[in-house]
Amino acid sequence: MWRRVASLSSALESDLMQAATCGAGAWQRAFSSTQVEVEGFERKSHPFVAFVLGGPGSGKGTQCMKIVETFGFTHLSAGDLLRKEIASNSENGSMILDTIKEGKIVPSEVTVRLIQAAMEAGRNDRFLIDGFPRSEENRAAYERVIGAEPDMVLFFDCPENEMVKRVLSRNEGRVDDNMDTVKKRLRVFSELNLPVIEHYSIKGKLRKIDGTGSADEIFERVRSAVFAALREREER
Ligand SMILES: Nc1ncnc2c1ncn2[C@@H]1O[C@H](COP(=O)(O)OP(=O)(O)OP(=O)(O)O)[C@@H](O)[C@H]1O
Ligand SMILES: O=c1ccn([C@@H]2O[C@H](COP(=O)(O)O)[C@@H](O)[C@H]2O)c(=O)[nH]1
Ligand SMILES: [Mg+2]
Repeated sequence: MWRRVASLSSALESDLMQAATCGAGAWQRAFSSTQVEVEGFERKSHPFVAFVLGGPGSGKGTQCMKIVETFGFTHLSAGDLLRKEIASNSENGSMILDTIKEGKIVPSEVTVRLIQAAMEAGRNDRFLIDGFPRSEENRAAYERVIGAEPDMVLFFDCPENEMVKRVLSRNEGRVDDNMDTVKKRLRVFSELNLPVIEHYSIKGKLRKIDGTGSADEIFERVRSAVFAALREREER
């Protein structure tokens, strides 16, 4: 089993405090003093970041939970962060709600700010960023603000009919889990998210996973891909 880092040095604690107040790029510096050996992988000073992409209902959230259990990542779902903003009645709440109902993409500055804050608060050096970046503009904004590219990009490749079936039977009360919005989300995925996936494929960072079969079968594919990426990072 993977062991989570249970305590942080006081130096790191103070760096995290600084990260919380300094903004862009500060979270990277917060990890500069930690190197912890866990299950044969030395934890490097720079956080390991994996983007998790795929169409609506392709299984991103389901697989992220399994990755967390096995590899000790912190899971940040961009959609969940946005839904929390709506629930907390933030100033952007009604704009975010309208955007999600339409299956469109929330402005990058809003989403990147939420992701950055969650990473700074995350106290981990392995992050899964689920459902982001949604567009080339999102990607550029993240890389500009955070100052780094992801270490790997997992892409769940799943046929549209299977994704639609899963979304419509999810039953979690999401405002966008209806046929009308799902069609729009699928169109936005093809037009705006596939170019991001193509970008990371060209950069050699993409791990394309067959998203069909049972969740456990899919996880066997995911486990190998994540293990290989962590090992590659270790060797760098
Ligand atoms: N391999 C699978 N086979 C059948 N159902 C699955 C599988 N994986 C996930 N599901 C179910 O399909 C639904 C969608 O899965 P999940 O929420 O993980 O997808 P997602 O990619 O995060 O979707 P979204 O982009 O809409 O958030 C959930 O109800 C989940 O339990
Ligand atoms: O980076 C993001 C992530 C999500 N959205 C909006 O939220 C919904 C739901 O996202 P899920 O990943 O399916 O939970 C998505 O359709 C977008 O409207 C976003 O704008 N930017
Ligand atoms: Mg999800």
